[in-house]
Amino acid sequence: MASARNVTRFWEWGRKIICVGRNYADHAKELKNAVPTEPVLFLKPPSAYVKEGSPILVPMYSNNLHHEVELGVVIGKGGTAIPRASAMDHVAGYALCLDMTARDIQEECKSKGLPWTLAKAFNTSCPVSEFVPKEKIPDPGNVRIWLKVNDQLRQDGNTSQMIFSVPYLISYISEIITLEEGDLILTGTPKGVSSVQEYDELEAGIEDIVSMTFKVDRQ
Ligand SMILES: CC(=O)CC(=O)C(=O)O
Ligand SMILES: [Mg+2]
Repeated sequence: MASARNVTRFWEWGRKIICVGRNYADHAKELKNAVPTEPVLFLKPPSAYVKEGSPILVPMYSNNLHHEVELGVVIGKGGTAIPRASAMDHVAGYALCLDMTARDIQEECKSKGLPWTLAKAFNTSCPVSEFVPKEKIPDPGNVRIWLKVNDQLRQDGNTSQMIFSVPYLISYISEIITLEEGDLILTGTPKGVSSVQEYDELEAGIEDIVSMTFKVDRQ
């Protein structure tokens, strides 16, 4: 039976958000992490979504919230063990995403060997743009993604720098986690991550295809 829901409002579906870490060598190096040979995966819950018009909240337990601008891939057709050759058939479109990260807490978790949940999965940790139809990005492996804080350019990368391509990621992830219509994959961030404070304004874009603006507030 056809779904009555509209995937262009995927953030309302309660589906999972699968994030890829260290997918840009320049970002892995700026945080003194090894460049991975296999994708690094973690999850955010659907309660992490926030849309323009609502603020990004600094968790009360963090003093170092970082922005990470990322290309998001919206799944249009689910599947398990999707072959790389047909992976793009499962894409409905894209979204510009921020993987907001409590860096101080992430460092603490890393040093104690604990999972990154507190650092990555808090409420408002996944600001997203409007849905971008697939046709608007013919090659997700070659688009500029950028982010400004208070009008100053902090991140300016291109998805051609990704270590693992979108088809590779869809295939790899779906071997482990079944992908469902409405799921979102965050594909990792380029270099330039930095701290944001209460009252800051973040503006980000995928080339001139889509842009979004968010204010930062304290919880
Ligand atoms: C070190 C990280 O937080 C990894 C990550 O999320 C990324 O985009 O890279
Ligand atoms: Mg990230």
